[in-house]
Amino acid sequence: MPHIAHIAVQTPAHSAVGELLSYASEEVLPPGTLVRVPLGRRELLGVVWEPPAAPAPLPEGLELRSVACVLPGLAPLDAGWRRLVAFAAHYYQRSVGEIAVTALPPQLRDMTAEQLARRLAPPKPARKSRKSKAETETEPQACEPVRPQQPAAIPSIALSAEQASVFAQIEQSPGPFLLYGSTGSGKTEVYLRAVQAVLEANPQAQALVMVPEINLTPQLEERFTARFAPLYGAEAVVSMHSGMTNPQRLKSWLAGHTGRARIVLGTRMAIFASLPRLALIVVDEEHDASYKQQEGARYSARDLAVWRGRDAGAKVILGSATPSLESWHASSPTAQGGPGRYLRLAMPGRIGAAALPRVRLVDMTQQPRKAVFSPPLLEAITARVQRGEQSLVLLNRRGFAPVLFCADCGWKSDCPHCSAHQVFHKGDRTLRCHHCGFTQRVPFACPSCGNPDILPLGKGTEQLEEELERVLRNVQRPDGNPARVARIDADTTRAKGALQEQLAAMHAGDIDVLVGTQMVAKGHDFRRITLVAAVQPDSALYSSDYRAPERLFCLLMQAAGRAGRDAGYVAAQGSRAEMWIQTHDPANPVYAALQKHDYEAFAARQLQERQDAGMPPYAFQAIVRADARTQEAAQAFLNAATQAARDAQLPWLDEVFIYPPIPMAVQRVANVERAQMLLEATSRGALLRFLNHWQPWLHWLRGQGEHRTIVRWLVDVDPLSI
Ligand SMILES: Nc1ncnc2c1ncn2[C@@H]1O[C@H](COP(=O)(O)OP(=O)(O)OP(=O)(O)O)[C@@H](O)[C@H]1O
Ligand SMILES: [Zn+2]
Repeated sequence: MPHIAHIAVQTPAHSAVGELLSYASEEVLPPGTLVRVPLGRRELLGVVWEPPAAPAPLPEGLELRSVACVLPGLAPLDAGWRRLVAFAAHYYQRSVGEIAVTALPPQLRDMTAEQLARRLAPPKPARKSRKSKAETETEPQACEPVRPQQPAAIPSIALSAEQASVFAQIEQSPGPFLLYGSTGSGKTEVYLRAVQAVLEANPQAQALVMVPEINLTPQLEERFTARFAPLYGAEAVVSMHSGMTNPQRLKSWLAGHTGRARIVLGTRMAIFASLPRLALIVVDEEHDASYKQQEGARYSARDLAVWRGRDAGAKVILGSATPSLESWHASSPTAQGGPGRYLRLAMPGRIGAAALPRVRLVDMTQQPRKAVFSPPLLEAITARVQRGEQSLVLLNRRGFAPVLFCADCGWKSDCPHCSAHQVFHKGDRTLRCHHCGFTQRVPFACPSCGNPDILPLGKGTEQLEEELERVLRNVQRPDGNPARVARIDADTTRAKGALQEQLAAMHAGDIDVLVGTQMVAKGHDFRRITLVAAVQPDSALYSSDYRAPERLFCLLMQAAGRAGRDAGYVAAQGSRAEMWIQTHDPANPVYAALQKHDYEAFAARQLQERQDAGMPPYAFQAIVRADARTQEAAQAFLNAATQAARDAQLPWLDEVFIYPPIPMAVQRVANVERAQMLLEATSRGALLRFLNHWQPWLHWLRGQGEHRTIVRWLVDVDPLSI
């Protein structure tokens, strides 16, 4: 008599087969076991799950298919990991199988049992063969006993008074903590100490340290490896991010799962790492939007970190110089004067008493028209090049110009597939749509009227780089060499290793002026930058998104934080750190707060506005989006979904306000029309319960009549942009 196993597998998205599937198995399979199971004609990776509370009775005469095999050599995923996956599925309105399987390394999905067994086998005594590098890399020494390492002295530095006080509080309290520390206050050193403390306290403990972007992982990896490899071995520190090859990802994942890795460093995906001995989670730059996944399961790795920490009994440290308003609110005393949910720890000073840069606003209405760089800013940059100091010029728009334009007939370089312009990239003479990727050669003349004189409109990073090269071409560095301008954005960093090379050049002082997007504005510990300039930040002030001011303020404050980090250097140069902002709206309160480096006043005012308007974090939101061939069809689906909820009198509907559907800001992408509908509630629980009741109706509706033509629909809980 075979046993029944309930397996979480990734079924085709939205196929309504959302939950667990039942299979026959010869043996009892403990939950967490990794298996391969047949589904249709395919064989898929699955995870054995707890039996559902009320298993559906098997239809008469139906025979269960059997589990194809158990993946050998792997301990089952533990209950904590399964709880995390189940919570994320429930909260973000996805299936357990989807979250579980996508959280596992891709290679595990495609490997047969034999292949995995081979990977896990102890390495054969080295006989140099023609094995590919990738193959060798994937051979984790699973069966090798862990050799105790000789403890070596930890190269560590004396903590500043602020660091020491914060560290003591982290030791004493359970948390979660919001480490609110200025740019350059030495938050990383606090993370290192906190990690060290948990690893020393328990020889098996593991720590998870997350950063928002891949480009920040190498720097962090270097610091953690330097600190901990001498103590626990080079294997003890592993990385996890999407820039790694599949074999590398499998290797890191196995190291975490088996407990060999004591420290996992990664981007948002690392929140789902299997870490049976998790004792500490650090979320650096916790305000960063990259922690929110923007496709598939739209989870927030930061929010899941807080949940996972509580569930696993692990400490959680969220760190930022500009915390998200959610975290700031959560760490504020309650209206009754009680402590907030998070314990706020402040480090207002910079290491070495370095000064925060002086913020200078340039009123662009008083500057020559069409000037990209105002004359005083150019002068300031020039003087720095001549003194051998570095400058950072920030513009959050890549390409040469956001649009090409014909002054004769009004033609614009619109993307034929999207409601967006195609961006002019001068380097390879292309027009590229940043939404769908559609790329064309730049036309020699206006495609509409034949006018040979088509003009770029607006500025992108490519143009800034060109402009700076032009105006600085006769400016010399102290060593007599000409000024060197470089650019870092998604276009210059496509090639593998390119970004690391460019960052290394910056750190080595080979670059005088760096033009970049938000990629370089945060996290980096540049030592010789004394000037940061935001040349065109205003557009964010007029966005319809209520989070736009918060995002702009954070970005500028983080960018300012790249300047003047080394007090000794600034003093020796006889220089001063400056942040320049070119604006047409110098009276805007966002800039006034920035001039005072007053995050707290800014946050207080924003929170007051949010409270008055009933916005998050004082209310809870979700978005339901529908994509279809026409805007009418997309909106019809959303209207029908609301109607279905009303007709069925779904529980909790009374506590949720459903706004009418509207087209998305970028309405059409790749010939698909997009519409969305906002849901709001004053209780997180009510919103969630309503969504859980509603979801089956959305699945059902999609199979009905005209709605079959919908391209897709999705739910975004706690959306970051609306
Ligand atoms: N106790 C200390 N003594 C001397 N130097 C320190 C100390 N702590 C940190 N530093 C140095 O100070 C610099 C800034 O530290 P770190 O990069 O951790 O700042 P941060 O708080 O993460 O800033 P940001 O938010 O801008 O990323 C680093 O070069 C670091 O090595
Ligand atoms: Zn397009």
